[in-house]
Amino acid sequence: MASIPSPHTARLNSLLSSSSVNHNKPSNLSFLHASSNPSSIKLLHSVSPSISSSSTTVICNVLKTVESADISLSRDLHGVVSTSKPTILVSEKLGEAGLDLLKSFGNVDCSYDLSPQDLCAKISLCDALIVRSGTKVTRDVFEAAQGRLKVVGRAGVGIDNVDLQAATEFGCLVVNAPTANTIAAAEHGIALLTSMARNVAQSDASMKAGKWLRSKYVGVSLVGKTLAIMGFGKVGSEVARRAKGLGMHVIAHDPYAPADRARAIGVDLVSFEQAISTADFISLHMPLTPATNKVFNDDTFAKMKNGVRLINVARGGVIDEDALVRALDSGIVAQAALDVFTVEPPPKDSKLVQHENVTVTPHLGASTKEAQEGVAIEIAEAVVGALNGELSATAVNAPMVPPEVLSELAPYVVLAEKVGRLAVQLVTGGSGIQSVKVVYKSARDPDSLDTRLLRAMVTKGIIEPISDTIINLVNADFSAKQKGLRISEERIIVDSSPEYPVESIQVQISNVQSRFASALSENGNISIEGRVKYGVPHLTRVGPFSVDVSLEGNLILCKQVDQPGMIGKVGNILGESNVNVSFMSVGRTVKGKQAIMAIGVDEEPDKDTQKKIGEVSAVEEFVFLKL
Ligand SMILES: NC(=O)C1=CN([C@@H]2O[C@H](COP(=O)(O)OP(=O)(O)OC[C@H]3O[C@@H](n4cnc5c(N)ncnc54)[C@H](O)[C@@H]3O)[C@@H](O)[C@H]2O)C=CC1
Ligand SMILES: O=C(O)C(=O)COP(=O)(O)O
Repeated sequence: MASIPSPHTARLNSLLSSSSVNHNKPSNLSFLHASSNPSSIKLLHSVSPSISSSSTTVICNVLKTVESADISLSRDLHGVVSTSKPTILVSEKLGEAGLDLLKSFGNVDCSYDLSPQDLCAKISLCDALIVRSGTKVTRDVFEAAQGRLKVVGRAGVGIDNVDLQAATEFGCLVVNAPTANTIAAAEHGIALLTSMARNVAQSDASMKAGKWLRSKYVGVSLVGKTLAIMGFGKVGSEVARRAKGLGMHVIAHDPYAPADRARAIGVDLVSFEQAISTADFISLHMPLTPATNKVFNDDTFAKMKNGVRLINVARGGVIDEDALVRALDSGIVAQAALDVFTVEPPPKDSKLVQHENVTVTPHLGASTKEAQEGVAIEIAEAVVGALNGELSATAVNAPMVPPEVLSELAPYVVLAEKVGRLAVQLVTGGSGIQSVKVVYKSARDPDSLDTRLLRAMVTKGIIEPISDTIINLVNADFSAKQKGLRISEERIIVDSSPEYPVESIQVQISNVQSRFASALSENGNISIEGRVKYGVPHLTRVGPFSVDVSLEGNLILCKQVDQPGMIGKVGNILGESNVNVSFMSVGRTVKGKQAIMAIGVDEEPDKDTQKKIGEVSAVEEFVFLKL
């Protein structure tokens, strides 16, 4: 087997084999730059040896013309080839470096402070939307997008302002920028902790009001005090490190945090009850989810030490704000320092904001120059990557696949989709499929092969021909469930080279009738198997018959009595109808008995031609399949 192609060559390959063109979909300039030079021509040959040099030159000339006309081609997340620049709506302020990157790729519309109605009105003209915490991306927005919106980029961490379920149902990828503002948020947490302990905000305000109140603003010391970090993730860990430097005793509660990370920082992981009942200071760093919504409420405040101090740079919604006002009034909570609120901005007369023991900032955790530049670049790269059809390492509602794994799996991803697409076309009527099994043969240890991506692509291949929705990695599982389709997986460990992730992918569809009976294996399931050879997906088995044809163009499968001259007979009929044959392969179980002939054709033969093939005396059945 030849070496596995790079993501560029794989994309090129899939672009060349794609037949769909959409004029309103995103572009891929970098792809064009990579593909219209001599080394790419070589690359093209190495991936698709069947492409002649003249075709390659033509392709590259077309690409150059397209490039000079500032039109571009790409295959997006939906697998659609595009010819125009994508439109990216940026609905909140984003760092310049990120905007520059976006502008070099697409048309960027910076429209800040849109009302929900205006956002819905604009969104159907946009391929991507970039938001911060101030834009609510609701189901209405996805509905209004009418299928055009492919990616929502959250320029920050928290994605509680995006309706993820709706995004998934509409096949829209959501990506975030999870790392660039970690330090900023942690530093803001520490700023709130220290300024609260020393009444910095209150005493500043009183001095500006002409007062000099030294005894009123006596603070509390931090050294030796216990700080409970609730949510020991990226921000929580950085707050812990800094608090250790201030001489605090740090404990943390996080049901999912690894103990070794805590140990390395010198932090004790404890239960929720233990954390809140022993801490002098409690700092919140968990995401807002249904499980954390109002987790700090009357009951939990009652369990805290009298005079506890609370810091929140996570999300306002994790606190029941009315209960916090009560806890502040009763003295259970001595002070609170809050950067985030259930409703932002909070009402002007909010009792919480106005409380004299509360210090507030207007959601400034991520607002440093450094963090905003970092976040902007992080999200711009993720959105551009997604519009280019790449899988994102920061996907929130799709499998996250590290780039090196993706590059290795690229040709198998194409294979998975094609095998699924072929198998479903063999089902009589197409619908009514309930149970599909995907069998991977691999020499790899099961733990070192992540098949989520392959399963999603098989699902895409199966569902798309029998549905009117575009299926992608985001909505594949959801759409399968909606159609009552159960997709199971089986791994067979084979004794071959573990250098390649997968030896073969087989799709079995059970309890259905086939319009090509020869595709049924002994157990009565439709069974189609493929392999990657020289970087190109090949069909290698149909039911019990071995074949060997590359999965490009369209395919005719013929079952015939194994006898000489069959290739010539069928080939002649196709030739007379001007149907170009790209390859042929015959597979049989026993010599002289039935055989299967697989014929690759560029065009779909018309009805008359198909009838003539059916009338060849030795042909028992045949089927035309679109790849
Ligand atoms: N104020 C601001 O401007 C900023 C706010 N944030 C907020 O901070 C949160 C944390 O950010 P990161 O640390 O980057 O995220 P992260 O994902 O690295 O950490 C979150 C941690 O919370 C833990 N967690 C989940 N459920 C929990 C529960 N019920 N109890 C305790 N822990 C739980 C998770 O296991 C994870 O370790 C974000 O979700 C976001 O809402 C983040 C950045 C800036
Ligand atoms: O990253 C986060 O979760 C934040 O809360 C930062 O929000 P922002 O982007 O500043 O609106």
